[in-house]
Amino acid sequence: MTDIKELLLSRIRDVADYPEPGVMFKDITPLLADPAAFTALTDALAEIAANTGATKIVGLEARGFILGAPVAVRAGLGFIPVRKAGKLPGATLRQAYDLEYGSAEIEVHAEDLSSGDRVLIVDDVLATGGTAEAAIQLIHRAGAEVSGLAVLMELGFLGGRARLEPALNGAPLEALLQI
Ligand SMILES: O=P(O)(O)OC[C@H]1O[C@H](OP(=O)(O)OP(=O)(O)O)[C@H](O)[C@@H]1O
Ligand SMILES: Nc1ncnc2[nH]cnc12
Repeated sequence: MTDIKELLLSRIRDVADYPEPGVMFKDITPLLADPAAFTALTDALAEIAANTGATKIVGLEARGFILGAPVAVRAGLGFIPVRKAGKLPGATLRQAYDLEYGSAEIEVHAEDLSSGDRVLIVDDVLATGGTAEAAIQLIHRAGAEVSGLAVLMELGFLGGRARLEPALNGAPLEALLQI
């Protein structure tokens, strides 16, 4: 494992049975509190944005905001928030989905994305892939293209990568860490 991957992995805390029994929660707050690790993560994700030819960064509420916003600044791209339903004031597109521990709906401002945009989706964790799949659907419904999906870590045993294959349609799924 590279030095950067070891650094990132060492700053992720496992919390058993959160938010419900049977879930091993991957807590990134120690990583966020370490400027060297947070900077290394931001740089690695911004490099993926450049490599995939992204023109915009979409971050998924809430942890995808924390990671995606500095990536957008570093990459010199606009940041578009995909929020849990009911939080955006303008006209939105809305998509329902299931995740590892429950179900929810997400929204994006319809005017924030259009044809010609190539969007890199940024999040902390890929688990079942439900959240990312819904985000991809929103981006497509807005007429934009997905340049890729970049996550800090992929929980491989939950099968998110296979689930996302059809929706990504050849766009790369980059996970800095495989768990
Ligand atoms: O692949 P999935 O099974 O969909 O799970 C992954 C999603 O779950 C977490 O978000 P959560 O909805 O817990 O929101 P939060 O960032 O506000 O805590 C995580 O940040 C991902 O967005
Ligand atoms: N096990 C997990 N840890 C942190 N975030 C998650 N999102 C979905 N599953 C998760």
